[in-house]
Amino acid sequence: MVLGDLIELTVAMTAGVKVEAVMDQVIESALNLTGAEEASIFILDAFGQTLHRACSRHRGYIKAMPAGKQVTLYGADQMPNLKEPAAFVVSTGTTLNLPDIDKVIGYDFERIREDDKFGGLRTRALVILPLTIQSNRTIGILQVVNPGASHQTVSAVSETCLRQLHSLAGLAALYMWNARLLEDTSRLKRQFDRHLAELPKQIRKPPGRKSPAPLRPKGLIGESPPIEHAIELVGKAACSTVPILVRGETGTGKELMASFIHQSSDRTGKAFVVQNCAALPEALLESELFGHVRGAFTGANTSKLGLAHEAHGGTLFLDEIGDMPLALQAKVLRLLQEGEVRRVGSTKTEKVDVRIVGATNINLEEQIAAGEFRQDLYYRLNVFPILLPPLRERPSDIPLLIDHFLRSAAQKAGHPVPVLASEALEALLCWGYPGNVRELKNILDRARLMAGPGFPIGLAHLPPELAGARYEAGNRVPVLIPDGDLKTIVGQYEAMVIEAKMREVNWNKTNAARVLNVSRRTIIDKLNRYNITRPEGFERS
Ligand SMILES: Nc1ncnc2c1ncn2[C@@H]1O[C@H](COP(=O)(O)OP(=O)(O)OP(=O)(O)O)[C@@H](O)[C@H]1O
Repeated sequence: MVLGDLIELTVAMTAGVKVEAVMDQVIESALNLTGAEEASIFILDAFGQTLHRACSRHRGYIKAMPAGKQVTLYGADQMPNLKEPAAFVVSTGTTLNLPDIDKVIGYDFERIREDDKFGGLRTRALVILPLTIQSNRTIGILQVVNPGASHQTVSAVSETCLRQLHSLAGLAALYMWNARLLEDTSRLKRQFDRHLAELPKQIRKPPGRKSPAPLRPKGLIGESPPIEHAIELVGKAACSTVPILVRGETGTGKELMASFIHQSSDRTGKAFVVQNCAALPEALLESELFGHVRGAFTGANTSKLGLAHEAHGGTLFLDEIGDMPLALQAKVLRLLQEGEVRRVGSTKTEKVDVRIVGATNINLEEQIAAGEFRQDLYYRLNVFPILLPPLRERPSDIPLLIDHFLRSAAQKAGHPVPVLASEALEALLCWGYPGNVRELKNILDRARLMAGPGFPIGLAHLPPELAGARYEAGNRVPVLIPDGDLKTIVGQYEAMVIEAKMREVNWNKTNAARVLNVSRRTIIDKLNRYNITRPEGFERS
């Protein structure tokens, strides 16, 4: 690693606590080091089941991957999927350094080829390193595609370069883990502060001290760099009349962001009108948006104003604008350019003053290529795009969102705010969230119900795909065989089995003894010997 990179990396890792900044810098350094075409970091979920891509750079640009792109480590037969190269690296803890994947037999490169289609490159050489902490624990992988491409000499990386990549991966794992621990600590502090605030008045902080100002308007939670950036962009554009296009996967908060744009603008006292463009058939959508005159169609007994009229002076939010029928797109373009609408069945145009905010979760550029979205409308709308990245690419927001959702739901229901066990938090932090913030909210709503009002939320209250593999099928054979003598290895395995069973039986020692067919005394001895303790949030039994 060149010194400059090392310094940059250390600065990012120590100054910027945010895990996104660390991942970004690691990828930058990996690209500089190898001259590769693409580098990515994949994070392993808490139970070692799937890897999801958390950060990717393609020829120096940030690469957005489609939702749900993840690598499953186990096949349908529950055996490690050793043919998938990333799964192989995680399962064995070894590094792959393949000079030409077309000539390699024994691996299945289907996922890599799929990614190629999306990224417009062809993978030849591939290097995958495990991101390992505490000597044995793999938390993800660093994947480098086509090293040497920037010097037109794609090949495997040299021994020296591989050693440097190893150092980089080691540092990356350590700092990513530290960033996560720091976030966990901040969450615990917030949890503690909240409990403190709920104590009787006389032992609260002395009067006269100012309470901190709310960080975000109207429930928009997030302090990760991409969210800060989006909020900064809103600040710049809110008070102008330029249309804004909010882009992001489903559930990333586009509607919330649109409402924030409206609140931050000088139109905030006027209407914020929302229409989902995918929700209605063309004719109905046209009359909804632009209104109609009496007799325009069967059943139009009176004339009616459209949402564009209703939003006069305010903001019209066109959700899922990428799904709007082509013919209507021309009318939206006229509204954007001339501020004019024409009701269905009328020959007269009317002037309205609306600020348009559009949102889409589909690739408009592809829609244009397919002839399904007007290029002129795209150019007009895309003057000021705001991108909301998927939640898996801004993991530092997860603890804040968890706190927010748990607190607001508890307040609404008049229950105490539930405590979240560290293990449950870890599982939540490592999940890939194809449904983004909406999915996180739903998971927490379900967990609250499962745990009962105000009761601690543990791993058992999360959906099976996050925690259940461990619950449903018991623990797996350790995927990584640690170094050491047989007694030590078997001891480690025994500790893992005991811990897994204790979780399954909700830390009830008598039940664990029954399931494992040993005495309760044996369970107690082993718990002590292996120093296994009940995580925070579980009732003692
Ligand atoms: N940053 C955030 N802070 C708090 N809540 C959020 C945030 N982002 C999203 N949510 C919540 O997640 C849910 C989905 O958000 P929203 O409807 O704004 O997403 P969207 O991107 O418009 O989704 P879709 O594309 O499916 O319409 C809502 O309940 C919203 O309140």
